[in-house]
Amino acid sequence: MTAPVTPALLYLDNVSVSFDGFRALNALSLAIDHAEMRAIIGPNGAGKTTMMDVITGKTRPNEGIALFEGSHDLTALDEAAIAELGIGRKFQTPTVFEMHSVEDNLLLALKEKRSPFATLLSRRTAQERERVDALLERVRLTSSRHRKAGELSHGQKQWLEIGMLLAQQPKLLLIDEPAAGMTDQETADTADLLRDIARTQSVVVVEHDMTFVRDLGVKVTCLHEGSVLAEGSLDAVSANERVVEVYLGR
Ligand SMILES: Nc1ncnc2c1ncn2[C@@H]1O[C@H](COP(=O)(O)OP(=O)(O)OP(=O)(O)O)[C@@H](O)[C@H]1O
Repeated sequence: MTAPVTPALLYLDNVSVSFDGFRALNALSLAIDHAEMRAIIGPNGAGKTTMMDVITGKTRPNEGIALFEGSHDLTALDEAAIAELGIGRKFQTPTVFEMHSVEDNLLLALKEKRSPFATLLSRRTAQERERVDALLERVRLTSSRHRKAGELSHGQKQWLEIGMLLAQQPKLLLIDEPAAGMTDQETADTADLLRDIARTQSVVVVEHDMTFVRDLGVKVTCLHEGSVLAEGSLDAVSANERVVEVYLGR
C-alpha cells in the first residue's frame, strides 16, 4: 500500500465528491484522533452527510484519500467491510425494534454471530448478560430494561440506539444530530453520554444545536461548500467572521 502513514484514526485528505458536476465535497481534509470527539457544524448543504457517506462507504469519492487506522483505504471497501473494521453510524431517526424490550434490542445488537431468532429464543450466556447490563448502565436505561422500546421517549430511543451501536464495539462512532427533538435535560444528558463514550472511542457528531455543541466541549469543524471553513474551539470558530456570515449569523 502506498498510503501515507498517519497516526490519526480517521484521515481524509483532499476528498472530493461530485454529483452531476456539483461538488458536494471539495478537497475536504480532516483528521480524527483515537478517543477524540469532534463536532461538525455547518449550514444545510455544506457536505456533512456526504462526508459521513464517504467514511461509511455509501458514497465513493471522485478524488482524495480516506484512511482508517492509517492503513485501511475506505475508498476501496464496501459498507459491510467498513462496518466490520469498526465504524458505526447512527442516523438522526432512531431505528429500534419497537415491539422488543430494551434489553432484547441490545442483545440483538451484540456482535456475536448468532441469528436474531436464536438470540431471542436461546438462553443467554453469562457473558452476554454482563455485556447487556453494562450497556444498559452506560446509556442510562437500566430501569427501563423490560419496557418495550416503542414505549420509550424520543431521547431514550436515541440512547438505546447509541447502546446498540456500542454493542458492536466500534472504534469510531458517527452520530447525526442526536439532540434534535430532545428536551433540554435529554440534550444535556446526551452530551454527558457522548463525553463518556469518547473516553475510549472516537466520535464524530454532526449537530446544529449550539448549546449541545458547547456542552460537548470539544474541537469543532465548520464545513461550508464541501470543505473546512474553520476548525478549533467553539469560541474560536464562533468568532470567525466567515462562520458568522455563512452559518451562525443567519
Ligand atoms: N445523491 C445526490 N445527488 C445530487 N446531489 C446531492 C446528493 N447528495 C447530496 N447532494 C447535494 O450535495 C450537497 C451537500 O449535501 P449534504 O447532504 O452532504 O449536506 P449537509 O451538510 O449534510 O446538509 P444538512 O445540514 O441539510 O443535512 C447539497 O447541495 C445536496 O443537495
